[in-house]
Amino acid sequence: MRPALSVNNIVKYFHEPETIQVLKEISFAVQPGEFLALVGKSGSGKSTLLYLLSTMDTDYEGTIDINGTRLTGLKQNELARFRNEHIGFVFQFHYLLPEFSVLDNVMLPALKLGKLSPEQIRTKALELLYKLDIKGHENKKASRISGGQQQRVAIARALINDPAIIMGDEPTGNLDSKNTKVVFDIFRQLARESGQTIVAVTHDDEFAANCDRVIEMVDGKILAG
Ligand SMILES: Nc1ncnc2c1ncn2[C@@H]1O[C@H](COP(=O)(O)OP(=O)(O)OP(=O)(O)O)[C@@H](O)[C@H]1O
Repeated sequence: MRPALSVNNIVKYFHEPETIQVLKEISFAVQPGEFLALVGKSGSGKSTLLYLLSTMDTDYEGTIDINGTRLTGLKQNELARFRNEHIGFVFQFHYLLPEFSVLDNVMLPALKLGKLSPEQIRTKALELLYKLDIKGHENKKASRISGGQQQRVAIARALINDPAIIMGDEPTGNLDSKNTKVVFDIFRQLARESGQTIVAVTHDDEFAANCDRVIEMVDGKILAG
């Protein structure tokens, strides 16, 4: 089976305030439908790696492929389009547009992609919101719902373009244990039932222990996984 994500010999330096090698020959592959946790102490390089995987930072050595597309070397506009079409992002802070409605927040990435009509996008966004148990809140401003609901709206937004891969940077870092379980279960179901691949940086041991696989980073290297 073609990997959902393939990372080969990734090396990354930061040069300010001094030169440090943050990622040291990182290689691994993630299969479609796999739910992977990326763990490690603060400063071990998890966020830096996720930033590269999500195509936001292109200053590295090595190669990154998602679903058979070599992302390394693509131009910024090609990367932006690839991101919007194939990668869903869920962060610790939801980054919803607070003055926009819940529904508009979810619809925006699909309107930008322009593959479906606004009416089709609206229907799809509502279906996702209902599935994520946000029924009845779709016309409220995003700032006027609870933190757990906001995170579920952010997940709906991440899913609107049916991404093959979902990347989370501490997606439950700002949630209580009840909402953490809700979000974990959503990811679990997406991986199992829709074959979507999940890569999540987490500091939550229980979250990681329940994933399919854990990759541990130590000082810019992969220790296990
Ligand atoms: N923009 C930057 N410029 C210079 N150094 C950076 C930059 N971003 C991160 N670093 C350094 O790279 C190393 C790895 O940082 P990174 O944020 O990837 O770690 P992390 O494992 O995600 O940590 P945390 O769990 O605290 O989020 C650290 O030593 C950090 O200080």
